[in-house]
Amino acid sequence: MTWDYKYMYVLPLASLLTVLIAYSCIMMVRYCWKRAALKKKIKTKKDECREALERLAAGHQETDGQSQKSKILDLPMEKLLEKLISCEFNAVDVLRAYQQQALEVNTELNCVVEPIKEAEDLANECDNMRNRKDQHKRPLHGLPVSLKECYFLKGYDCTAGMSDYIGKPSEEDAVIVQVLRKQGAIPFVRTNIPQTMMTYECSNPIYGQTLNPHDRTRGPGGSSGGEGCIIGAKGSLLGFGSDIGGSIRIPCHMCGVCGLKPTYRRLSVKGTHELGQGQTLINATVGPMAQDVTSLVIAMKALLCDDMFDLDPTVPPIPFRTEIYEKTHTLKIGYYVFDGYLEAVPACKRAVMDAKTILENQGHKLIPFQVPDVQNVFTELYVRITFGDNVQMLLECLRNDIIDPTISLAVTNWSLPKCVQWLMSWVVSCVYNDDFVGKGIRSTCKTQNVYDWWKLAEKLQEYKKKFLSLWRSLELDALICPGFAFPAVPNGEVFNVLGGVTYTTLYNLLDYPAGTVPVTKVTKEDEAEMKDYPTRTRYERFIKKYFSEGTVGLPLGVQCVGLPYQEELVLRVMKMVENGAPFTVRTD
Ligand SMILES: CCCCCCCCCCCCCCCCCC(=O)NCCO
Repeated sequence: MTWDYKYMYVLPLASLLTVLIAYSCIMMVRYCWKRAALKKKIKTKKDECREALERLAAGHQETDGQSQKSKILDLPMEKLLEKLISCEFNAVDVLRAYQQQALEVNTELNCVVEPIKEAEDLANECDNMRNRKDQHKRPLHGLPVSLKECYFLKGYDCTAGMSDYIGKPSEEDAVIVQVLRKQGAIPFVRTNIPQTMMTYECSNPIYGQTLNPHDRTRGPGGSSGGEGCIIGAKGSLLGFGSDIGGSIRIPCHMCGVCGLKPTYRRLSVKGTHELGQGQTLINATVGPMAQDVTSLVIAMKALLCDDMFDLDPTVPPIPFRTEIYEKTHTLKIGYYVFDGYLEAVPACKRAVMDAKTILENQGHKLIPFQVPDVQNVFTELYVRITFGDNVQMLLECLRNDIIDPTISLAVTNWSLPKCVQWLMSWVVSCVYNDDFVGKGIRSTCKTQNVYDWWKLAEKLQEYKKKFLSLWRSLELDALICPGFAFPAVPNGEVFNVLGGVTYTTLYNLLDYPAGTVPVTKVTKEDEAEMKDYPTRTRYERFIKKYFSEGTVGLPLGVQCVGLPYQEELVLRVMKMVENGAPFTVRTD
């Protein structure tokens, strides 16, 4: 009798357990199988790109022996273009010189994801045009340009570092690419990005990690990190990045190159990979990156043409206004070295003060400027808007992906139930002794309805109004400020110092054009001053740790900012800063 009872309970329990175990095993096998398939997909993509690079390198060994290589590589872009247009140089020779140089720097720095195979044909076409002298009409005739991987290129995958996009080649070139080609440029390599492009550590599971050309233990910044790196290492003269939080300006600052984030739509954004294009309050822009300001001006002049306005009628038909760029009247320029949230390191503050002196020496009037309410604006507006879908879209794209270690903490956090995230955010606020990340997490997990979203849009408008009336009350023409809060960050450590982005995100939120120009490099004296850097919060402690030693010689830029659609004025200020601070790119 007793035995029967036991039997009655044990048997169903054992069956349930067996079913559970079998189910878990099936799930486990399914997971492992999916994971293996994913790894294979990534490996196949990686191998394809590596083989394309190897083929290019092999081709160069066969056709080596071009004597002009160093002559070509030593020329600044403006001079090289003169020689291309006057037929003193062949486009094919110039292309080969830059392909070789890009391959060479890529071996050490991993900035190129793949070569663009059509480049050779385009270069030949350029050279065949000679008799017709058509090249005079094409301001970028024969110039090799590099492109961040997020630009659509017909026949090429555009992944933004996410495996979900492997094997889905673009059907059409981005408008920028089409215009570049019409103007004679030759897109020749595609460059690396961080997974999702929403961080400034340039690493992803497909193409790996890009290193800083000035110090391989540090990163190039991001998300246009491959561009910053290849231009900083002199493997490209002109490249194109994108920026919704600093992705053009951060790598420029960290790699010692120049870059311009224009006002949204001054250049066409049609045909670039962006997560969450339905979010239209703060928009990603595209812009040029180069070794000097003159190259940025040449690029902007070439792009702001009828072809661009025809291909994308949402771009206001405003050609480059040379008269604004070339004006010589005295300017009133605001400056700040601290945005009110996170102290910039002494080297970055000095870079601004150096730029201030340079501009004053040219007769301009510099006055102090105080940014209103930056921390609140970042957490309550920037994060709440750019991650306003509760990070759903980003997580969807990453659902079946291998997550890069550089973003895994954030992705893990965002994958937790909202209530757990909310609780975590308070713990984080205490641990950080700083509400930045805590508030940031709360902003990303707050569900918003249409009413909330309209309120948010209203708050953004109010802040824009407040900022503009401050600008107007001071009668400013432009503003200069730190390129970033610190120089290049040790590899793998960006999340520990994420707070630096308030220096760049502000101008995406305001939609003001902002460019970064290299001014100086970290000195021993700057580093010694780090002893007084505060250590109140977790970010500050990490900043003190990463930038108190091993930073001497790292490049430092400043941002030059103007009112919307004043790109020409921003470039003028950048050029004046550059003139007073000739910065030579160091690649050793
Ligand atoms: C442990 C979880 C922490 C979550 C905190 C939430 C804070 C959000 C941080 C937002 C950081 C924004 C970085 C922006 C980097 C540049 C992005 C960019 O410009 N991309 C270009 C796209 O075209």
